Amino acid sequence: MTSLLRSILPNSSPKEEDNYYDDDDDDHSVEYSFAMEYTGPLVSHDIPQVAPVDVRRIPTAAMAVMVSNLSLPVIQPIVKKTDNSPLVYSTKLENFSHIEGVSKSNLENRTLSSSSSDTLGFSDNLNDSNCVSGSSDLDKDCNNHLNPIISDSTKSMSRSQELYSEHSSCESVEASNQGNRTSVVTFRDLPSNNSYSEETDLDEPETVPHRPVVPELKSGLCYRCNKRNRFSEKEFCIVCGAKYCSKCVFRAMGSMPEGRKCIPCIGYRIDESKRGSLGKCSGMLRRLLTNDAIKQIMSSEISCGVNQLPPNLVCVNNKVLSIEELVLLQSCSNPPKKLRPGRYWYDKVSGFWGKEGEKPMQIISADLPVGYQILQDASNGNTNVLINNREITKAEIWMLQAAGIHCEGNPHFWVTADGSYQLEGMNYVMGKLWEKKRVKIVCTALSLPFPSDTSISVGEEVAKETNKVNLKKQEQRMMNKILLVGCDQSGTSTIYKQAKILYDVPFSEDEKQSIKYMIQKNLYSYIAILLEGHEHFEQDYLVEMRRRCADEPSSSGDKIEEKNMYSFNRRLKEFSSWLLQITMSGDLEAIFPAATQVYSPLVEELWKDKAFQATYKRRNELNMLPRVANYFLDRAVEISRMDYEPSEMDMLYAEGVTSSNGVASMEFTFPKSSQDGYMEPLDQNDPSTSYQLIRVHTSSLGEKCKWLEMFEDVDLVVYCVSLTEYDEYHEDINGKQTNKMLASKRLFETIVNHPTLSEKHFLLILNKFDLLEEKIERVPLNQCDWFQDFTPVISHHPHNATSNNNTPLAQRGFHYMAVKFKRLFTTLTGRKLFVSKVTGLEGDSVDLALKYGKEILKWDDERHVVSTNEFSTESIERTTSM
Ligand SMILES: Nc1nc2c(ncn2[C@@H]2O[C@H](COP(=O)(O)OP(=O)(O)OP(=O)(O)O)[C@@H](O)[C@H]2O)c(=O)[nH]1
Ligand SMILES: [Ca+2]
Repeated sequence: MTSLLRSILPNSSPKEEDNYYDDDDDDHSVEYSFAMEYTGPLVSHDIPQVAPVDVRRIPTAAMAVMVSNLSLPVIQPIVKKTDNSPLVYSTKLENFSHIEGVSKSNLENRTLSSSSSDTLGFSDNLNDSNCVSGSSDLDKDCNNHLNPIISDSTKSMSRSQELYSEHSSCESVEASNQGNRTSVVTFRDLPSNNSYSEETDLDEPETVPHRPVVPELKSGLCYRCNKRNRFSEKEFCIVCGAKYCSKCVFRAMGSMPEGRKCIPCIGYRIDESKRGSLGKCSGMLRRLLTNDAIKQIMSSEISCGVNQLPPNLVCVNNKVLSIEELVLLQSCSNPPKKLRPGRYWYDKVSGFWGKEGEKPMQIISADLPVGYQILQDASNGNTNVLINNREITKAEIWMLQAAGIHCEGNPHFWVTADGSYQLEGMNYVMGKLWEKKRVKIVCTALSLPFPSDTSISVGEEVAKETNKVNLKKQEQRMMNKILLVGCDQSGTSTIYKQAKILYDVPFSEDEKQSIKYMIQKNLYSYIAILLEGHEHFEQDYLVEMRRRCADEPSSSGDKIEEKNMYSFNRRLKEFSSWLLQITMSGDLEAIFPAATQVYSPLVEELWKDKAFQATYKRRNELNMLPRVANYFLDRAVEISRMDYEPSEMDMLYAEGVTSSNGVASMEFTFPKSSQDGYMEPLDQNDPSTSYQLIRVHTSSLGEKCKWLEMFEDVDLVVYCVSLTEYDEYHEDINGKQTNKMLASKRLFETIVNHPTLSEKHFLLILNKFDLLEEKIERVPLNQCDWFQDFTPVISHHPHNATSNNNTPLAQRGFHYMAVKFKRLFTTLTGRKLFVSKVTGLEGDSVDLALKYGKEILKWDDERHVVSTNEFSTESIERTTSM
């Protein structure tokens, strides 16, 4: 401690120096002067600095090997002359004797007075494995000398003294022992790994002094050597923000007992804007140190007292927190993640937790006596529906709806921590919110919290959870949200399902079940079309036979009937007419899939029947049969069975996907392919980049897509348009015929103009290209008013060949429509629209489009990195995976 002080003071008076080194000095009043804080003007020149040395942190052999590999200078530990600890010391020496080139005598010669900041910094850096582990002999030894808790006498001291004492280590302890002084200043235990388990960690951190932030240097400069290397990674100090290159980082930061702080910043409060990066060091540091070392440093960084959030910066339900409240909040089994200075609301009954004026962001432990009562407008909801006296947000209404809860009549609900809900004033639990799968889907899609399934117990579990939480944090930071929207029939659900298949995201049991029913129901409708065709074929055949009969008078009419290759037996005849009848009456929906079991044997019989097979062979003549029918009819017998399990392909081809409120959500990552490798160096360090694809039905977005505001945190909007819509019409509510392409254009304008999405990137997917290829040859594009000026040269001047003419018409049609949308987008936003040509039923095509989306997001990231500061906190975080 004192050495640090001395090093800060550029001109320590000789008197002080004398006092310090005079071991036999009993004058305590002089001793205090060392703890005085330097309050003079900021020093502009480099000051030699000494890192405090902690006896407990004296290096072990294992770590020394690492350092010697790096060929760093090594310093020997400080000799502790007290008789109380001979064992400790010899152990240390033994450890040290393993180090190449460091002799015992050499070690013994070094004393505290060696004030080379470099070597001290490095030596301290060796601490790792011993420094924070709370149970080593070294610790016990230290604690024998010291009261681990600040004694009463300490309380009369100035805050800064206290803090200094806290952050000094056994080194200073030793100094006082050597002098046989009565310990007036006593020391607390070093922080443990567990940030939440120890109350003392948070002991009055509001008193931790701020250290002035160093002036920003030109980008790329190392704050120590002043050398510029714009593109090499740097590590920054979480207090002052100074950045250091790999050569200087250890010299500047020493052993990092409180994490990444330059030595003069040790003991100072961290820069709150860097709180998010606590525990996440740069890739550079990870390259320089071993995993264990990094873990130790990062763990101290997260858990040491001075780095804790000051309670007075946190306000819950309009109450500025006391230290006790903050401790309660952070030490509960499920504490708020990423707690930063700010104003929050807390619903003590359910555990919902959010930022003031915003929807809930987390479910934390309930019933904590933290903050005042919640206010009705805490989350700024405008739905007239209350949960535990708080007016909820629209997103939460969707969540309730997904759980099957009706919100008509502005009900007031009472929701408890386990998700049980009841109407206010009624003593009757109506159900549990979290039991429905759909609720989870909606919650993920709308960024609403959902309780984690692991129930957390106390004790060591908390530590595990803290780690998990940190991992989760990491995941959330890396999560890119993609919103997929489009008009009905544009193919959004096909693309959504395709992505599931492409990126190995299994369909849930719920989804499988309802897609299965849908496929089975559709199968009967396809069979009905075949049977209708069959009736015609049978009839035609009869006519034909009769005609032939007329030519050959010898054969009788009865024989003609028998010979009719399209004749069914009685049972099939009955089945056929029954199925046709219910299809005509539109009852198919009501009968299947319930009747599947009963009719499955008939389907089998049908398929074995020659007459039916004859019909089936001619199915191409049946215009009514949708394209996709072939795919399913080939396996009709299998599909009609009760135990049919749809394959992924089946689910893709099935028309539609289940969802609640039109919201479906999935998480995926792009698989690493060897080809990608060379193109994506960034990703190599960054395997955790994951994506969330959210599909939402525009019909559930309300008037003018009002509820898009719920998707404020998406990173990319993918708008889907079917290329075949240009000659299609649908009836609007007033019975007016509207061209579907124009309807798509209008919806596109509404979404692009929506204030929530004003800054978002847009990727336009022009889908169903396979169908366009067929259609455009038959139906000209200018069927749509918007495409009047599409005049492909080829059709008008077939003999005047240009290079253009070799391009297929569909390709040019696509290009033309893409340009139309691009211009529209630029007119609306002044920005660039990205466009992708897709055939939704082809995996590769969807894969390409989504990878394009990924590129857009990556470009955006990189642009930010380059334009702001070359290694901003975020950019460093991005490369971190701790
Ligand atoms: N030929 C072809 N058909 C496609 C393509 N994309 C989608 N389809 C079909 O078009 C129909 C409508 O697609 P959906 O994915 O259901 O479109 P959607 O209306 O956005 O989604 P839902 O609202 O859930 O119905 C389905 O029958 C799909 O199989 C494509 O690229 N080519
Ligand atoms: Ca549809």
